Amino acid sequence: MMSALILIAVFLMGVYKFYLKNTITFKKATKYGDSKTVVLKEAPGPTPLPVIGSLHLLGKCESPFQSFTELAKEYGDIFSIKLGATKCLVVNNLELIREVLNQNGKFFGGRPDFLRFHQLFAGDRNNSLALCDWSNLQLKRRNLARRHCGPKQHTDNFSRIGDVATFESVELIQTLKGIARSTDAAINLKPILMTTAMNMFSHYMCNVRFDAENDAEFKKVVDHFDEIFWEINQGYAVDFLPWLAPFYKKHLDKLSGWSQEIRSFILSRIVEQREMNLDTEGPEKDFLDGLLRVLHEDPTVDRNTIIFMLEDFLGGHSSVGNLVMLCLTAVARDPEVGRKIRAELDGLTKGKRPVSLLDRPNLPYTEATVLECLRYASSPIVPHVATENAAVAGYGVEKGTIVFINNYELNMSEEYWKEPEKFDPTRFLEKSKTKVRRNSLCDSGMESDGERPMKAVGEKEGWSVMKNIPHFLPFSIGKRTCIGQTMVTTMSFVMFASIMQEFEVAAEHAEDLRQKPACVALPKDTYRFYLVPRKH
Ligand code: HEM
Repeated sequence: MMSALILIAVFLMGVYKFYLKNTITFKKATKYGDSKTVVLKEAPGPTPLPVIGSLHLLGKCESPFQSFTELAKEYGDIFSIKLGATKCLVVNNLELIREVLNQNGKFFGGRPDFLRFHQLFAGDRNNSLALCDWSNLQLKRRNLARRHCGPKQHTDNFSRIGDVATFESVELIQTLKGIARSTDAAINLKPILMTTAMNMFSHYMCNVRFDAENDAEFKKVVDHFDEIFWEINQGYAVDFLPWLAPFYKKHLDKLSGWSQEIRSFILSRIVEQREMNLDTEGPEKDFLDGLLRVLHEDPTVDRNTIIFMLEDFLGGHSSVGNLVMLCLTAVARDPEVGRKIRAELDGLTKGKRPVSLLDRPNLPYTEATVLECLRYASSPIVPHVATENAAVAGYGVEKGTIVFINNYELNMSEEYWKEPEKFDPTRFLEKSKTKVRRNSLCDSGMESDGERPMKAVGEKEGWSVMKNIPHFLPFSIGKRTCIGQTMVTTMSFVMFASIMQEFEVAAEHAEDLRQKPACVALPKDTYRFYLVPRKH
């Protein structure tokens, strides 16, 4: 009898332990200001294998995000998955994404502890704005960066972005015309776009620009940035199986070598030059001025913070160069897209002046093409990490869990878009009525295309770009949202429109133009384009 009771007790303890294994306990604030203890089950998901967890399931599709979409069909829009020994949670619909990033943002402000992330920032990923955990320092850095790197429309900084973007695009067009005159062969365009983008960033943020043709050190650093941008957009088994690190040693050493070279370039060619004649009294000239003044005035900010911030923000240029490559890819893939953009541009500028940021409201199809490229590429959102035990959709999430936001699903689901697989900029356009002056030369290309007749003198029914599409979140939402989105959308627009204004673009080999899903990056060495100067 006694032994039977013992057996039952052991069995019940086992059941209780098993129950607890998949539950999360945490304190939840009540409306009365105190807190109560809540025990919640974890979201369901695939059963992990020993050592690798469910890593093998991510290899079933070309991109892990496509695999997440497939797994969601089996386990639901929120599911748990173990990758190596790390608990992860995947959220796949807009409501859940909002719950994680907006309502519960304060519990999910961390970033994963991947070795690669440390390697890129001198051994500590907390040196990086994008890869650090949330902290007061991060809040300070974000606020410091926002004024210059995320200016609102109609501010001086916004119009300076426009001026710099046009200046650098005019330089780019001169270079490309020179190349087009000297050869009929396809052009290796990517490095040229990358140096232009870097000059846009360094010119705007630091009032420095470099000789893209003859400055070998500059070109090398731009290449390193591009390699790193590609790298950061990839996933590796070692991220979840850190014991594989010895096999990746060469690769990890290469990453830290590239970033060290970048930092010494920033220090010697940008920061030290400015420090020699820093003016702390007059108006703040640019982002670099703002950073150096904080360094001067705030004893809690150190010099390294400034260098790392510059590395982060100047590094943003790689996303602009890659995005413009993707826009040109879209045009080379579908000549009709190019024809509409050129009609819009010619209708507005008559081929008589360079396109500028101020033209953007009158070039809705061109702007929509950039947005459609962002949707189509579906750049992944940097994973978040739970910084304490929390709950999402009634499931418990343990502190340390990596949360993947599947915005590939948002961008590619038929629930949100008509024919999501089709590249179609018009999905971002809506009809609008705008006042026009009599005899105005300003006209939308869509109309000059002969597709939209004018309604009445003084009032034009045209097209404008839709604002605030709730399920279109290329820059994420919540407290860790992208700080560089104004710079990306403005500078890519001007660079892309300028090339389209002056050249017909075609692929060297159309079959090379395939993009990797859920990736806004192209490899450093990639396909070439034919650029044929247009006759105005
Ligand atoms: C195609 C271009 C770009 C895309 C699609 C993009 C998208 C994103 C996304 C999805 C995040 C993560 C937000 C989150 O974790 O919830 C992010 C973070 C960030 N982005 Fe961008 N970004 C782009 C370009 C840039 C540029 C040009 C800069 C700088 C000038 C920049 C600076 C940052 C920073 C600093 C963060 C980290 C913010 C934080 O964690 O607090 N981004 N970006």
